[in-house]
Amino acid sequence: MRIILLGAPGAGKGTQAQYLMGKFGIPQISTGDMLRSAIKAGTEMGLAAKKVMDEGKLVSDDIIIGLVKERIAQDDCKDGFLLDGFPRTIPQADAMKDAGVSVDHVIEFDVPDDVIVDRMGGRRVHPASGRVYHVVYNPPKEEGKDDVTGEELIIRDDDKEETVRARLGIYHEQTQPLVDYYSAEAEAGNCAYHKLDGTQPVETVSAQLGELLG
Ligand SMILES: Nc1ncnc2c1ncn2[C@@H]1O[C@H](COP(=O)(O)OP(=O)(O)O)[C@@H](O)[C@H]1O
Repeated sequence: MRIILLGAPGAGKGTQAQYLMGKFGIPQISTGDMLRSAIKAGTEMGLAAKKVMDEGKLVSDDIIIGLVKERIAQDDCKDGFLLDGFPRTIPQADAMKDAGVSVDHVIEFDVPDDVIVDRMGGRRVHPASGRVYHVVYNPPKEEGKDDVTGEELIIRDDDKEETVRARLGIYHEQTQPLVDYYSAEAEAGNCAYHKLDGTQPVETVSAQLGELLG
């Protein structure tokens, strides 16, 4: 079960990744979370990545591809994985194909930009686990606290409206072409492609995913 979650920042990929991990027992590979933990650890790569991410831009394909290859070689990925936030560009998708990494399902989350801007203002995250909440649409049980550990939730530096708009621009320019890329892959019989209406409530989207991936 190898799944790619495709969609704009804020479309709900991380939220549904939580559901899919539980349902299928496969790990979520979030390149954003991997980069943020490198930033926190203060590694050289992390410092370089932070500068780029704070401007709302994409980290270089080479860095990301290296990270992902290393991660999917680990033992917990042998029955499958969920790629969340990767590939982000056509060269990244090509690199994955060249490395012989096939995928079973590509799931596109379709959400208009204005809905996304509204969502990002309310997003709260638990950095250690990657769990994600929304103050209105998906609130934690206790305000400001992670449901599982009770630790503090944070607001991501790149969730400011200005940065979100920059990220959406880059999504449309560099990542949305993957919609056609993977639709063509599906037509060639290399994977299944599913498009979901990501404006529906969290539970509705989860239910549709459960049905699709059965
Ligand atoms: N179906 C939904 N309806 C309303 N809000 C949602 C929905 N899915 C996710 N959210 C909220 O929108 C924000 C972005 O979701 P997230 O899963 O972090 O997106 P992504 O991983 O695609 O960037 C979060 O605050 C999340 O709680």
